[in-house]
Amino acid sequence: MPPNKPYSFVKYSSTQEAISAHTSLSGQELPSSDLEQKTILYLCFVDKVEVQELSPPTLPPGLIIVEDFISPEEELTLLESIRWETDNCNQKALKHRRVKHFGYEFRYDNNNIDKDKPLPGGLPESCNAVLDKCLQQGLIKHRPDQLTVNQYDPGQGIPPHVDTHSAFEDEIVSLSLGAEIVMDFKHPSGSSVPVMVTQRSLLVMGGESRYLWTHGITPRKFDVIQVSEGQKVGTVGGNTEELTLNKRGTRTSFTFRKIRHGPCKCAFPSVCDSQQEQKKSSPPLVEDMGAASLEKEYVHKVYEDIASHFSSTRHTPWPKVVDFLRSLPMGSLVADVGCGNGKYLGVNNDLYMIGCDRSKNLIDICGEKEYEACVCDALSVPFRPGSFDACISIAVIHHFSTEERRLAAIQVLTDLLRKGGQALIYVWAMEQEYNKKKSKYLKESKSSNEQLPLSSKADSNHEGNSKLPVHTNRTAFDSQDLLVPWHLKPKCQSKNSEASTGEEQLVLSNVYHRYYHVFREGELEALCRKLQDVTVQHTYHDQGNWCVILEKL
Ligand SMILES: O=C(O)CCC(=O)C(=O)O
Ligand SMILES: [Fe+2]
Repeated sequence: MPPNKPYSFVKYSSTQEAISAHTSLSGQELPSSDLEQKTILYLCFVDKVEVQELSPPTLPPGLIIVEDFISPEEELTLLESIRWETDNCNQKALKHRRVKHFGYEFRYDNNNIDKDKPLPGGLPESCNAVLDKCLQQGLIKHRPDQLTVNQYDPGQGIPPHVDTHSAFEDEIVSLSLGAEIVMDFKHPSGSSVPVMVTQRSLLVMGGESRYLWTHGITPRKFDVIQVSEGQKVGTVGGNTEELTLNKRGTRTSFTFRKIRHGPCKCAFPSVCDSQQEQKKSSPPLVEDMGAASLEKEYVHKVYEDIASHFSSTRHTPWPKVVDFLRSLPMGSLVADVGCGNGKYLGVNNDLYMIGCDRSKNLIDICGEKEYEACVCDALSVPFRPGSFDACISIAVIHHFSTEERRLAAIQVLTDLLRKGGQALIYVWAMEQEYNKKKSKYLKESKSSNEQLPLSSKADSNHEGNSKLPVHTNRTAFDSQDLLVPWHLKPKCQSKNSEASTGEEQLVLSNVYHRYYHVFREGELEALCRKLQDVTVQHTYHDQGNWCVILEKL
């Protein structure tokens, strides 16, 4: 019986025997009433079974299991101290188990606790001896002040999760009472370790096993376990022929935790809510609220208003971006952060591509083309970190108006990558003439939308009170931070744009200004080198853009 598979292999001594077993058994209902449901057996022939050699059992680092931590009498006392029926204070029936909280209530809506709202009564006195013993034996450093009692009937479980870093200190203790169960620990890389938690055992999750690995209990009525020298263990390795089914009973666990008061400083920032939060509100990003409002006015609003016209000018994918997307293996999962009208989302049908963009009107255009795309800010992308084979960011980062924000955007992009995954980034270059060749942008002075009537060229070279120079389209840049005009064809004005409603339209100009930070040679690469977890594989200049390919370490 292979681990985590719903089938097993049976070996017959001859082909003839196998055929007669198939004839008499396949399609028959199993007689065993133990399974509590009608179960039909299906057989099929295989010549050979590839037995996978399983590595010897290794627990996730930082996980400690102490068997028989308490006596059967102590177990009974603890079970009796939880009066499920007579006192339903701080008690909840969840979809797959029932829970009761002491010390502080754990809220499942935000996966956190209200630190300033302790529950009256604290932890039950019956727990004191257990906690004293944990401290005495050096299993934990802090005395827990929060207890969640979970009760699982057969068929119930708890989804895989990491206990919120910002809510609780290191070392989470779970005492198992009643029936044994298999708890699954999973590493973000996908490896999984099923751990048998026996009756009256104590599980201490610390370090990596607490912060990085998820733990959970699959809702089912039987666990596949291994019997080794008469002892039941989780299916953590060894000989597959010793695996068998173990019927579940009711299990009650006491999970003790210590509320955390400062921020979490664990060694796993990419999965730490505390450190993500800090990153979001760290001084440069708070101080530069000016930057955020500049981008709102001169990037987000503009794209929203020019979306339809902009999209009509953006139909030809850039060849080198296409080359990158075509070079990826079939089935790669790719994110296009700042996908605009989705012009790259369909260039390689062998990829799974997901786009996102700040502009809802542009995302609606992606939707019309039936691409997978959602609205979000490139500083806060709602995709699972570490899960993408590749990411692209084409003409996006140059719209962020401070170096911190440009770096943060690249960090968010590369956070999406799995180890070995690649990111391609394009930003507009200050150098529009490179290797003595003018970029298309300079050469095509009569094409596309960006030809300017001379009138708007001047504008005294300043727009509003932003003090940014207004660029003259199709000319060389003379400043790194500037506003680039966009001339909106009137019929393309977006329906929800303020400029198209009522009388206002008469007074508003159809010239929009987009903020850009154009990059100097080496600047993009230097920015990328500030990141710890990526290497720069390749840097190049392509048609007036600086480009890098990064690899996630
Ligand atoms: O039942 C258990 O042992 C684990 C409970 C748990 O993980 C939790 O409540 O966060
Ligand atoms: Fe947990």
